[in-house]
Amino acid sequence: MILLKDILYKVPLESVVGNTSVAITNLHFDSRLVTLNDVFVAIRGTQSDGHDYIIKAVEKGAIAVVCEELPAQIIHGVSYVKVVDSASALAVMSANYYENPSHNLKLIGVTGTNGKTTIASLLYQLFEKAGYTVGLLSTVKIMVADQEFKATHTTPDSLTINKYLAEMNAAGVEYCFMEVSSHGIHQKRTEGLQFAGGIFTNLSHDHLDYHNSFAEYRDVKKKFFDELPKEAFALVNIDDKNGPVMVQNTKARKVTYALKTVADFKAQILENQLSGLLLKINDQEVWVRLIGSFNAYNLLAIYATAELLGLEQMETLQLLSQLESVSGRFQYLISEGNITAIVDYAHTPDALKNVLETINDIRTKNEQLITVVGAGGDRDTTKRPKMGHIASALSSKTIFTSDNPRSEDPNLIIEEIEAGVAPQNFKKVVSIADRKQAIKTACQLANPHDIILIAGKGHETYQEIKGERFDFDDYKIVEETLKQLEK
Ligand SMILES: CC(=O)N[C@H]1[C@@H](OP(=O)(O)OP(=O)(O)OC[C@H]2O[C@@H](n3ccc(=O)[nH]c3=O)[C@H](O)[C@@H]2O)O[C@H](CO)[C@@H](O)[C@@H]1O[C@H](C)C(=O)N[C@@H](C)C(=O)N[C@H](CCC(=O)O)C(=O)O
Ligand SMILES: Nc1ncnc2c1ncn2[C@@H]1O[C@H](COP(=O)(O)OP(=O)(O)OP(=O)(O)O)[C@@H](O)[C@H]1O
Ligand SMILES: N[C@H](CCC[C@H](N)C(=O)O)C(=O)O
Ligand SMILES: [Mg+2]
Repeated sequence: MILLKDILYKVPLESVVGNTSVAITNLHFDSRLVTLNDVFVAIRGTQSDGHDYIIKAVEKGAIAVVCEELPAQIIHGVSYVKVVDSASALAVMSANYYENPSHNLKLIGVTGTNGKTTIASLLYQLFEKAGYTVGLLSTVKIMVADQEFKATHTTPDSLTINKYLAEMNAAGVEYCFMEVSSHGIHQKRTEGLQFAGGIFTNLSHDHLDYHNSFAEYRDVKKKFFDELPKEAFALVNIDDKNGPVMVQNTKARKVTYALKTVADFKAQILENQLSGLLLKINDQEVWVRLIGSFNAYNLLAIYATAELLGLEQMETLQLLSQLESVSGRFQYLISEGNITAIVDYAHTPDALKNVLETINDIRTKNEQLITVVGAGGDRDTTKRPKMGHIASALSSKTIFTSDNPRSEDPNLIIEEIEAGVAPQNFKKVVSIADRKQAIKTACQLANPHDIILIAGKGHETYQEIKGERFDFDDYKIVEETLKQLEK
């Protein structure tokens, strides 16, 4: 039997109306899910205010309500707990409810603008190959040892995180690698978790629709490191100018990695080809199957993490060479007719620039690079012209298309992307709103040895239009189209 007061342990309380020694069943922050004897936590969101649903929750059987402001109408038999911050309270209560599962495994959080999914997924792969039982919370999927679950967020809400961590405890998971997004930190989804380590990848222009300024976005990321315990490690990329900022106030052990400057962990790119990278990591050479200079950073962070967690150096290097690319992250195929198609999740100006420069580093002058790209609706609009400029400047031909338009008109999104194209690149671009048609056109334009890049949706298997999700898989479509055209 779980009592309300048990799950309130360590939650700063402002006032209480009613009894906290009542037995509770489940914990919820969505009134629609409440059933008899549950606790409802009212959270102020971006669309609505959970406080407006307190009455609904009580009608559905809530025995207790946790909120920032007590409702005018107090119902007899229901306990009301006033807290300073409901989202923080939910995080601590979730950890208590599931008996602090993060204490029973080594939890590593990966944060930064790009590379979180790649690093977390590859660490999951590497530790599995090393023989451990491993967990993963990522944009692409959630893994509890070998069991796969669908991911809805990069960093799920605190209740969901703790639920999966508890399942990981039950499955004997020793290490869990999780992505920590800026939304996640800001909404306190990771509060109350005990991290054994944190990794910082890089910071660039993203999510300025949600965060008011770059400084605010940076400080949200920094907060994750501020809150790490002193037993943890804070592994940061110091080639990024914000790397040192992240660890300014951390209590954790600071460890650095870099390609360009002196650092605790250093790497050098010896060769960069479509078949892989030859790296020199701390004076040892290693071939990896991943492509692109940015992956050198990811692999170095992975190597450093493995060493910080006690894996043996030679074993780690050997396992690094076996890692396979993550779905939708520079995932590629070479067709019968020798056309290379690359599907990548790059959906920010910085990531797009990285991917295009990576391909341009590898391709020769005779090979065309044909890029298919769009931008999501209901998200940061300032990135659109930037992406338009980057794609058109760095490709031989560019086809602007629709991503997930959500509630917006795809043609208007495309117009904003086109606005960034410099006059000298006008003749290189065409816009085709139908994404399937855009991919098909790219395939028709491609000659043997050319490279097609399809950016922005990576692993996604749907296209979201006006609240509805339609089946859509960039990789499958390009694979089938090339097959058909080359028949
Ligand atoms: C903008 C944003 O982050 N929103 C998240 C937020 O929802 P919200 O603040 O809009 O919630 P709301 O709709 O205003 O509702 C407020 C409260 O009332 C409650 N409610 C609402 C209706 C009702 O009938 N009853 C009720 O109790 C809701 O459950 C909620 O607790 O809290 C919800 C519960 O945790 C999240 O699911 C939701 O994620 C939305 C779906 C989302 O799209 N988030 C994206 C932007 C996101 O989080 N992305 C990052 C990754 C970004 C990246 O790095 O690329 C991620 O970690 O996934
Ligand atoms: N270390 C890196 N530096 C710059 N760009 C990178 C790096 N790693 C990956 N990328 C690029 O950014 C894209 C997104 O990578 P990944 O999915 O690993 O990042 P993420 O941080 O999880 O992103 P999201 O917040 O969208 O989930 C990749 O498809 C790749 O093009
Ligand atoms: N986690 C990111 C993913 C963006 C992917 C892109 N395909 C889009 O839909 O905008 C977001 O929700 O902002
Ligand atoms: Mg991710």
